[in-house]
Amino acid sequence: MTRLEARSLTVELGTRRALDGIDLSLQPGRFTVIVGPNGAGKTTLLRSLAGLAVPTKGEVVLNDRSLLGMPAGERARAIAYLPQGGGVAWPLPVAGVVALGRLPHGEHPDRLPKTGREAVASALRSVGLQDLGRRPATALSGGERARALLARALATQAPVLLADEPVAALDPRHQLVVLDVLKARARAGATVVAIMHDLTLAARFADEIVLLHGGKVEASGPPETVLTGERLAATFGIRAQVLRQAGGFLVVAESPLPDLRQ
Ligand SMILES: Nc1ncnc2c1ncn2[C@@H]1O[C@H](COP(=O)(O)OP(=O)(O)OP(=O)(O)O)[C@@H](O)[C@H]1O
Repeated sequence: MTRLEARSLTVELGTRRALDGIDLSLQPGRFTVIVGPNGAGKTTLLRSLAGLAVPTKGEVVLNDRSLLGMPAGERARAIAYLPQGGGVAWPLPVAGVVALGRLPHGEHPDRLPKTGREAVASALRSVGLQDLGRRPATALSGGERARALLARALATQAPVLLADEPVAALDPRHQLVVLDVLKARARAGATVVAIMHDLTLAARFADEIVLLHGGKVEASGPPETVLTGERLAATFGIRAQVLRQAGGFLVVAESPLPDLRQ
């Protein structure tokens, strides 16, 4: 069981304070979704949790060990990270791209042992790409490429999975398929964190929502306590209706509120 924590985490990028004293505890078995307006610090937070952004103050701690002090190989086995809108530069077959997720285990993509081959096949199946394994990854649609890159992260079978906008490029069916996969990973004991902009989908799938605004945690907890009309107005600058219904609730963004900075 792997617990990931941000403790008083502050990150400065150039002259900008992207994260400002974040305290967060991400639990195994839970699917946490980070939401917030553009520029709120979501990607910076996820990159910090992956050990890719260096804190100015505070730290990220994995099972009570500081992430930055951990050997890179160990960290790569513990944390799988899907970057936002990632691309594929080389015409590797899709299965070869997914096999790169086995590198942290010392498994070469061309010589995968049985466990590695099974992990790759299972990851491809779980995102619905089992029939495209031989296709060059440069010859995929945007949504297929996004699913291939998610499959690479899944194939690592790390106890922590961090995904930056994993469903942004996907059609509605594949959004549900992928969110089911992420939730199932959490239910199997992983610590799963994703960034999303679709608040209705976030509310439906997340165990916990973390609402970021201006580099700070504005609110966190179960979707129904975090996503209130008042908070959506204060953070996203929208008038929104939050409609409760069986199986979750629907967030309908009705109109932008006047931008007070203009
Ligand atoms: N390399 C950088 N140098 C300076 N400032 C940066 C850099 N990268 C990001 N920022 C700034 O840091 C803040 C947080 O950026 P971040 O990418 O974490 O936001 P985000 O919440 O993920 O946004 P989005 O929803 O648009 O993806 C923003 O104000 C952004 O302009």
